[in-house]
Amino acid sequence: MVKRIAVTPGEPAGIGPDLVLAIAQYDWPVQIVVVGSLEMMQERAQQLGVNVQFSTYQASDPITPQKAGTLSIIPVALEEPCVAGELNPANGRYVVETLRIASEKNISGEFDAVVTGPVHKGLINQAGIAFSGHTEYFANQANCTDVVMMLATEGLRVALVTTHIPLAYVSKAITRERLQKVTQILHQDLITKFGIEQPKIYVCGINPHAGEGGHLGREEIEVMNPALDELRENGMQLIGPLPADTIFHHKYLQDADAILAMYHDQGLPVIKYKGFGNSVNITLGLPFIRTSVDHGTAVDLAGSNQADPGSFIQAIKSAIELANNQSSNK
Ligand SMILES: NC(=O)C1=CN([C@@H]2O[C@H](COP(=O)(O)OP(=O)(O)OC[C@H]3O[C@@H](n4cnc5c(N)ncnc54)[C@H](O)[C@@H]3O)[C@@H](O)[C@H]2O)C=CC1
Ligand SMILES: NCC(=O)COP(=O)(O)O
Repeated sequence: MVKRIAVTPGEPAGIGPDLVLAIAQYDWPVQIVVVGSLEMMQERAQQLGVNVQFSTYQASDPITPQKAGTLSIIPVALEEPCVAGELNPANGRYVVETLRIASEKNISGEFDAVVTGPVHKGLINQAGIAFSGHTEYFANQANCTDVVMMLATEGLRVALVTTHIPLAYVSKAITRERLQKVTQILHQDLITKFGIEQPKIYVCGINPHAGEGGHLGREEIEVMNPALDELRENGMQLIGPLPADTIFHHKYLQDADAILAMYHDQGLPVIKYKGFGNSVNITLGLPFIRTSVDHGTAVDLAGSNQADPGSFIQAIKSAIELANNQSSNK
């Protein structure tokens, strides 16, 4: 059966709409439905010199694969007209509304996955909406207390125990419960979503040299080791905590199904260095499939035809693969 995938273009003044128009140039084996402003998408297509025929999505329409040069859309009105490259906090509410609609339609089962374009987190907050990221927003919409952000590229998967919180809060946020919950979700999804029978997860320490036996911090001894030992007793293959500055050595990576990093900037710079433009952000632990790009809004490139759609294409391919795996697991 043909899958139906919702796509949110994200921040309208950024490159998200350009990326959506780029993927609309190809045939896809799924139905792709954009949740966003029709006028804005039409204007951006004109600005980029791209020819796309838009149609309004109807849930009752037959689900047919995406044809190059067309786009089906669920129209969502902007608060104010958008100029590519010019951020406008007035449209923060619009961005969140597109995410709300996409998550609602995934939770209800009308769609099989959502692929998100990049949003400007600061701008949404400027609009008066507390927002730290799609990961946290979708978790909240789906009533999930724990979800996991994982970025994947060829030869490397990096998952995070904490996501969008200030560095000063990281140590306190890594409790025995959170570490165990994240590790369990990662382990389970590596099996069910990625078909890895016995996942091997390498775990980063939080402190330099993983605490150097307690001389450079005690979280590894007091929180991490007991939490991981308990999971090992239940059969999980967990290696670490190892120093984060050596864990990304080829010697470990060739054997690792995923690296579990303790915080955003411990894990993500490594994967972005290895595969920027070719990595995918996947939210694990949600009741629906969500993938995204590995980059931000790149407002400097919006409407210029210079945005690289590589990561967005990977995000769509990954969503299709995950949706197909989900069907065959049922
Ligand atoms: N998935 C999401 O919604 C994400 C959103 N962001 C948001 O993006 C905003 C801007 O973040 P920055 O740190 O400036 O990162 P950024 O990724 O937007 O830009 C960093 C540099 O990479 C370039 N770049 C990014 N994507 C590109 C692409 N597809 N093709 C060619 N060049 C590209 C940009 O032009 C810029 O020079 C922030 O507000 C942040 O919250 C950041 C990461 C992910
Ligand atoms: N650096 C990754 C990032 O910010 C993506 O976050 P999210 O919006 O996918 O939660």
